[in-house]
Amino acid sequence: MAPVKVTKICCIGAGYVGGPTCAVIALKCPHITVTIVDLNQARVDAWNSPDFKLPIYEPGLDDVVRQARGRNLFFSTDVDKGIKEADLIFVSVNTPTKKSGVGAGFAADLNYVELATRRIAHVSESSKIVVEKSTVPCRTAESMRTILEANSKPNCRFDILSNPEFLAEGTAISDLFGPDRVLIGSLQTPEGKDACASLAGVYSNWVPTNRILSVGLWSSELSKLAANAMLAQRISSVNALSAICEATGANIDEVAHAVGYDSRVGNKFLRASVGFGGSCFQKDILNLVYLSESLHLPEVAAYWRQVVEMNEYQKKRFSKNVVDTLFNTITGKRIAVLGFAFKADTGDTRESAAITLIKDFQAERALVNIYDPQVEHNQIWADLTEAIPNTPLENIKKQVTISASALEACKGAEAVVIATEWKEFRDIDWALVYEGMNKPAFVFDGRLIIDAEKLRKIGFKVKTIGRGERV
Ligand SMILES: NC(=O)C1=CN([C@@H]2O[C@H](COP(=O)(O)OP(=O)(O)OC[C@H]3O[C@@H](n4cnc5c(N)ncnc54)[C@H](O)[C@@H]3O)[C@@H](O)[C@H]2O)C=CC1
Ligand SMILES: O=C(O)[C@H]1O[C@H](OP(=O)(O)OP(=O)(O)OC[C@H]2O[C@@H](n3ccc(=O)[nH]c3=O)[C@H](O)[C@@H]2O)[C@H](O)[C@@H](O)[C@@H]1O
Repeated sequence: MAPVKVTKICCIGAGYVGGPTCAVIALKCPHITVTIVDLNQARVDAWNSPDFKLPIYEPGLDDVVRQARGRNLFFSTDVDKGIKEADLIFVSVNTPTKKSGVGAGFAADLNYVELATRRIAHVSESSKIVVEKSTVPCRTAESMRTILEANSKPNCRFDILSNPEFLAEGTAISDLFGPDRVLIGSLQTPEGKDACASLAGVYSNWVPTNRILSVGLWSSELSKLAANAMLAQRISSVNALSAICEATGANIDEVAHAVGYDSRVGNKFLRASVGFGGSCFQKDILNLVYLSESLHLPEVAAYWRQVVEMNEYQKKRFSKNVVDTLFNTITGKRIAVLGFAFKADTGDTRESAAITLIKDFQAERALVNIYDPQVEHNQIWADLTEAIPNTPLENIKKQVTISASALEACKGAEAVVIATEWKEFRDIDWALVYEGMNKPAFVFDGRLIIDAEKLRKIGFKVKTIGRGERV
């Protein structure tokens, strides 16, 4: 048997990964028809919207969709048709942390993966390559194979591949155009290797072949969890050091620069912050913790759990610092929170540090003005309602407002908290902000983006994460 030449791809899940990933495949492979399917009608409608108001904000994405949509890129809610017609199917559905049952709070909820897999088995009338794109625990591909083989029609065979995604939000398109690597895991059988070659054939339309890595299935699945755990571990390490800097007068930027200059360490991902957020770091580490515990490796589990605990500590430390600095009480005081997304250049708020900070400020009975250039207001209210339990939205709204600009958010405030590193926060007219604030006017920079000296000259009292200077 020779590798199948892929001509029709279906992607199940039109989210942050499925959408951009398969839009780029369509752009780079005009000879392949790519259909992205999702059960969420509103999401599919947004992908199909005539004015390209796409459901996710990602720099460069609308340009890709404009070029390929209607040519060889399609979005649909007809999941069955998409599956039936494809010779290769990406499963790119969500795998959130389980909220209840065995492993609640740690294990990945594989319900969506299983439902999608069962649907593939149920409707397929020909053989398919099924690609696990979602981030999943080690050996999930085996469960998928068992489900597919137990439910398939006699003339269908399924080859399962693992092809985890490494894109970061905000840079998804450039990450997909020039990935550090594309990882493909397969069974090391002749059929498994053929399936791997078929998928490698798709990527090789634009990715140099030396960046396409073929490994075993389980190594591929574990590598994805490992990559995220090690990236998050770097942030927790630098954040742990930021606490020492604040206590000693050292400067975390200087420390990170000096340490990162060592080529063995490298200078990326050493930026101290108010804490990492995003849909995956915490989820994937907790998944690794659960896996380690299931494998009776408690010391390994404790090691990785500490990365998440340090992140929680960093967020709490930051909000406590705000309360302590504002003379030990923020009750009735107005605090402007600049940024609500979990990082710049995305409208995604999942696990954003801003949510924890606002929850803490709300608990201290402060008044909070939020401004974010991308996040939809409805999303902010939904996140706060979920984060602040047993409090109806109308009560939250008595303490929290959303502003149309950074300047407006800061008006009448005692303190400004920078929670997301949006570039525009660097360029605000800080003198004007100062005029509109109550005095003394404080700025807490949780993202190391402002020029503290310049602001001090204006009159602000400034506290920066990882810097031990007095305000
Ligand atoms: N968000 C990110 O930057 C990255 C995410 N990942 C992983 O990729 C996976 C997907 O993540 P996101 O795209 O962020 O999730 P998402 O929640 O944005 O999108 C998942 C989509 O799948 C759809 N879906 C669920 N079950 C379905 C079914 N049976 N049939 C059709 N559609 C179905 C949902 O309606 C949703 O629109 C997760 O496993 C995540 O860990 C990996 C790398 C980066
Ligand atoms: O599996 C995933 O979902 C993805 O998770 C991360 O991507 P993402 O969460 O989109 O964004 P990152 O740039 O990694 O940032 C994550 C969080 O860490 C924070 N961060 C990042 C870098 C840094 O030096 N300091 C720091 O605090 C960011 O502000 C953000 O809150 C990984 O970078 C991707 O490789 C991976 O594919």
